[in-house]
Amino acid sequence: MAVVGVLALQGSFNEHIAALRRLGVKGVEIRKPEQLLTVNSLIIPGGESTTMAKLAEAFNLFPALREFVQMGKPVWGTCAGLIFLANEATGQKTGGQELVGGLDCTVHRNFFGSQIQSFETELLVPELVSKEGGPETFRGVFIRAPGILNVGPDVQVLADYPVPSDQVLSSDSSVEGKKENAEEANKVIVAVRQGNILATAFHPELTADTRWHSYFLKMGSLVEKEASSSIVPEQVTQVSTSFKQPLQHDLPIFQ
Ligand SMILES: NC(=O)CC[C@H](N)C(=O)O
Repeated sequence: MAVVGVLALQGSFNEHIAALRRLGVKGVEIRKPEQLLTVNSLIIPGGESTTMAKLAEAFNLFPALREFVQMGKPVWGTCAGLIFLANEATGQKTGGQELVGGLDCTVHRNFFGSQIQSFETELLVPELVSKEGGPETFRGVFIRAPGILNVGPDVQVLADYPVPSDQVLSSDSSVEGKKENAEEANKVIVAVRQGNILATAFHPELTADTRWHSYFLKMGSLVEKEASSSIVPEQVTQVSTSFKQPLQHDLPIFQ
């Protein structure tokens, strides 16, 4: 049976393990650096990135996590996991927090606001549908979600989201003028891929749709193929995103 590591310090690791199980894959809980040696791919779940970072520091996990990413092994960060993987994060708590890094982007930690501003929406993700088939849209569950403000040239944008102006944290000056990579000023990037790294601002593990997990499972062989080929990397995918008025949503899963 295939095995995937799931960082199990805090947050939605059980939900990822359940989604993997539905695909016939075993999710292994990772809490210690040496456990990373037993897996070839890793999911960093959603939760609360500051708390998760403190725990990762206490368990001395950061050097091993960085090495894992740098070795080119497939890593997928959802929500807080995306924040972990970003090279730069804004909107952090006083004193900042340690990041694993590797993903060439700047992420705003609480771009979509607080728990009460959590919402669900239908996202168009052409890359996912072309590889996995199924319905045209994917249900995006955004819980105190981060947003990706800009990305480097090697980052493939998989999905973005048109943000109503009153939903943006307009009082946060770090957001202003930093959305130049989104197609329009009122869009924020919510899913990306850079080689072995996949990152989503939302929570596929809280839906019954396993296409993101299936996509991630296939990434290992794709990464190897891309690295050994001389073909120019894929251009940034043009994405359009359906807009639906966000639902006020309050999932109790995160504190
Ligand atoms: N659902 C989530 O993972 C929320 C992440 C949260 N914004 C943080 O800073 O950690």
